[in-house]
Formats: sequence, C-alpha cells, structure tokens
Amino acid sequence: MYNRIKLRVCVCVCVCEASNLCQPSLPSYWPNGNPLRYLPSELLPKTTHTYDTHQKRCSGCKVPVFNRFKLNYISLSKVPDLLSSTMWCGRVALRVALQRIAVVPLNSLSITGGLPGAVQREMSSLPRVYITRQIPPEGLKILSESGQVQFDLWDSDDVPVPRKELLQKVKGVDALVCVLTEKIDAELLDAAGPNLKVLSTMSVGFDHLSLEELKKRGIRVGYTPDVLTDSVAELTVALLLTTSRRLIEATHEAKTGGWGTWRTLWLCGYELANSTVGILGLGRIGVAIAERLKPFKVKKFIYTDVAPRPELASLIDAEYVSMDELASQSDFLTVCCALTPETKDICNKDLFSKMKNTSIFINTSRGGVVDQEDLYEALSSGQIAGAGLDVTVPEPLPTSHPLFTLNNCVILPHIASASYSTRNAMSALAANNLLLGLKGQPMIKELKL
Ligand SMILES: O=CC(=O)O
Repeated sequence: MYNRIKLRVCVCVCVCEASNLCQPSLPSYWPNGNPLRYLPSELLPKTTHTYDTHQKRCSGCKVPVFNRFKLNYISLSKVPDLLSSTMWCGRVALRVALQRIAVVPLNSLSITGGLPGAVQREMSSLPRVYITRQIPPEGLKILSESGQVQFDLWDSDDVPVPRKELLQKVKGVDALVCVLTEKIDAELLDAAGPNLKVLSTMSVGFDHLSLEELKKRGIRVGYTPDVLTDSVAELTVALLLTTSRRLIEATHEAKTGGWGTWRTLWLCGYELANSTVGILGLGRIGVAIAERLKPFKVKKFIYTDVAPRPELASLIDAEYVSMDELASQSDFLTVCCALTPETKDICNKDLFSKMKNTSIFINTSRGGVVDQEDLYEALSSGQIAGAGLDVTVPEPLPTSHPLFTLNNCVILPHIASASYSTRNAMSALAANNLLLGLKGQPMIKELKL
C-alpha cells in the first residue's frame, strides 16, 4: 500500500536526536486525535517523546525540536472527509517513514503537494492565508479546523520573518495574519496584490500598519483589543511597583553583597498610598490600571486625553486635567495612549521638566511616545525619580543603550500582554477576525478605517 502512495503530506512530526518521533503534546494540534495511532506497529516510534512548549525542546531527549516542529497545514478534521481513512493512514505512514530515513527540510513541504487531483482542486479553491509568525495554538487550531482557508506560516516565534521572504510569501494571498513586528505598508501591500482583502493583526496596537494604504485598497483590518486588557494592566502595576520600590536594585544588592546592616533610608522608594496617579490617554487599559491601583489607597486619579472621556472617567472617579497639570500633579504618571503622529515623542523634555523630582514615569504603550534622550536626561539629572518602560525604540533596545546604565530605570522586553491565556486569546481573536472578514461578515474587533 505504501509504495502506491508517493506523497509529501502535512502531518505534524518532529525528529529528535535519536531519530525517534516526537509527538507534540498539545491536543489542539491533533483535532481528530493523533494520527500516529493509525500507524502499523513496525512504523510506530519506539519511544514516545513530547514537545515541551516551555523549553521548546523534546522533553524526552532534550533536543530542541521547534524548528522541525511542523503544523499540519490542512485541517485534519477535513482530510478524512476527503480521503478514505486507509489512504490517510498510508499518508501518515509514508511521511513517518520518510522522516525516519532522513530529516526532510520541512519548509520543502507543500500545502497540497501530492494530494490527488480532486483534493488539490478543492484545497486550491480555498482562500490563501499567510501567517507571519508561529502564533499560539488556539488561533492555528481555529484556522485549521475551519476548513475555510489554506494557510502557510513563518514557522518560528524566535525571529521575525525576513522582509524579503515576507514580500515573497504574501504574493497573491487573500488574507494575512501579522504581529506587531511586521510593517504593513505600501510596499508590502503592492507585493501582496489585489487578492488581499483582510488583514488581521494579533495586537491591540496598530502603529505598524499603514492605515491610509489599507483604506485606499479597501482592505479590512482586525485587531485584538480587550482580551489583553487585564494582562497589560496587571503588568503595568507590577512595573510601577518594581520601579517605585526599587525592587531590581534591591535584589541586586541582596545577591551581590551590598546588603549590610539594616539602614534607615537605604533603598527607600515612593508609595502609592495617598498619591496622585496620572493617566496619559484614558482608555480600557487606563481604567483597568486605575481599578487595580485603587486598593493601594491612591488619593486621586487624573487623566488627560484629546478630549474628556466622562463615561470611562466616572468608572474610576478620575478628573480631566491639562497636560501641564498632569505633569505637575502626578506622583505616578502612566502612559496608556496609542502611538499616532500626534502622540509621537509627546513625553519629552517639556513634560519631564514639569514633573516632580519624586515622581515615577511608567510606559507600557509604545516606545515612540517617549523622547528617550530627554528621558535619559530627566532620569540622570534627578528631574524625575524613576521610570519603568515595557516598550522602547528600537525593540529590542541595544544592551549598550544609555538607559540601561541607570539604576532608576527598569526596562522590560515588551511583555505587557505576555500571559499564556492572553496570548492564546489574542491568537484566537485574530483567527476569528480573519475568518469573519473573509466571509464578508463584521469582525469581532475591526478597526474603523
Ligand atoms: O503591544 C502589544 C499589542 O499591541 O498588542
């Protein structure tokens, strides 16, 4: 039977050092159950290893397998409808046999390569989607099980797809899923061509998208607000406390012998109790941050924005103030606005010079809203007491950057929404936005262009 079937198929397998087959442990990758169960015993792996999603390596033989870890491109739930189960078993077996002889470069696999004509025709009539990143499993599962699309993806989460490859891969696609590292501009949209109708970004921010170009071409855009609000608010509070109570300095001192006797003013910081917290850009995230800070006995919340936002403000009893008042009154100033041409470098010398020298500046929105040279000056001169940044320009911030030399500056690598549940929810929302967009239906979260 196996000789008859000369196919490359799209089953998820990976090979560890000992050439045993590692089975991905995530059930979502096997919507119809792990197809390896169909294998004849002589082809079954001797050892069953699992994919350790945290370590990104085979948990059995400890070999990093993520590069060889391939998702099935075809919906596994759809394939059995198209093929007889015997043939399907044969396909799996053949793929496994090939894998055991030699590691075939997985990117040489084609989506429909080798499938019988009818199946190829059916597959090729499905809208084509390119995904610029190995996004979390929830989203891939939704796309895979929908049976509505065929997709190809940049099979890594560790490095972004190179621009040249991206420009190649988007040619002729009907829809695109991207993350915030991909600049979606005229060049990319031209490379994609007129088939592109839907863009779904797995992010709440959209400063990486050229909205004007997208609008001009009638491309609909989905994004992922709300599902990340809790995670971002939580991280903002953590960063604020880490900065104001000098936790990084403190752990460093404890670890490196700086911890002498108990001292009366050593490592003192600033507390939230009785403080005024200012929010620059009041939206869902600003409200969620304030709700979390309130139990710390904050005295007053103030905010500024392009205009008062009474409905949101009433949720946290926040007072609308001017930018100058925000700067001069805030003990803690947290930036929550989107990066737009209007907000670029809005946190600059002018703002810092009006802040108290006991105040703490926090930014979890986008690095572009801060003039980093001015911030360095304000921190190193003692104009402000400290800063906590989850976002910078560029990202990653080079380790030689002057901000890294300052004890009163805490820098995180853009992790505000980085919880497993939130990243999966973002992935799922991005997938659902895309499918709805392709069907011509309203997306769950769509940008008004
Ligand atoms: O920064 C993260 C996002 O925009 O989702």
